[in-house]
Amino acid sequence: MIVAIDGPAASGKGTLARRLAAHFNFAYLDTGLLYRAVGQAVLDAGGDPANADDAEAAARAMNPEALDDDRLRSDAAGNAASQVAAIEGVRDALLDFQRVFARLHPHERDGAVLDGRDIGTVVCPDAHVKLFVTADVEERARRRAAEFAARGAAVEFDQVLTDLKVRDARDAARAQAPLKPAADAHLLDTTDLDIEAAFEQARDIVDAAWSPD
Ligand SMILES: Nc1ncnc2c1ncn2[C@@H]1O[C@H](COP(=O)(O)OP(=O)(O)OP(=O)(O)O)[C@@H](O)[C@H]1O
Ligand SMILES: Nc1ccn([C@@H]2O[C@H](COP(=O)(O)O)[C@@H](O)[C@H]2O)c(=O)n1
Repeated sequence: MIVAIDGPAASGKGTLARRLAAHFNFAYLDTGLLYRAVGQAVLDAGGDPANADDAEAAARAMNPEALDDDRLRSDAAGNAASQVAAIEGVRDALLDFQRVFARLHPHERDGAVLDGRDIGTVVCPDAHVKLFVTADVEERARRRAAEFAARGAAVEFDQVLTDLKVRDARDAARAQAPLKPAADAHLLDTTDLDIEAAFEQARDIVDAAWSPD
């Protein structure tokens, strides 16, 4: 069983994916972390995330251990991720890892949940369930700003809002694997749903498609 969750930045994809994975005993991959790790590696090397040579070299050298770096949660890493993610060679370098994870998830798990921007359209077009999670951009910015504040990162609401808008626009406009719902995705708008209510709606959608044997 593969569940694909896509949507714009800070829409609650990861929160839902983690809850679904725990509930259904699925493995979970946050594919945004892969792009963040590449973006962070380029920044660490003093390179330019928009430069294809710098970004592709970092993507080819990407090591899953890099995904544990706390700095990947920062605004700077998110912005660098969205720049490297627009480069075709970077996406190509990361594709197999995601597909192998989806297909060969750990054997003690009953399936896999992946969240990102192109899971239902490109990475796992045959996923059993596809969700496209959205929320009003101001609400997303409020949630993300609160998250930064709780971690002690001083980022102004206006800066978070601007960064989300820039990132969404870049992700939707790029030529390869743009952010968009798959034709067969269930749309889930969480603007007026708390975390529990959003989870219950997603759980019911997966439940309807789920048979554990
Ligand atoms: N339905 C909800 N109501 C209120 N807060 C929420 C809801 N869903 C998620 N959140 C909060 O919003 C923030 C962003 O959620 P999350 O990290 O799951 O989004 P995301 O789409 O995975 O983000 P990213 O694009 O960075 O991967 C988190 O602080 C999370 O706790
Ligand atoms: N499947 C994906 C996942 C992510 N991206 C890009 O990475 C950026 C950071 O992702 P988050 O989910 O951690 O916000 C995002 O803005 C995308 O540019 C992607 O292209 N494809």
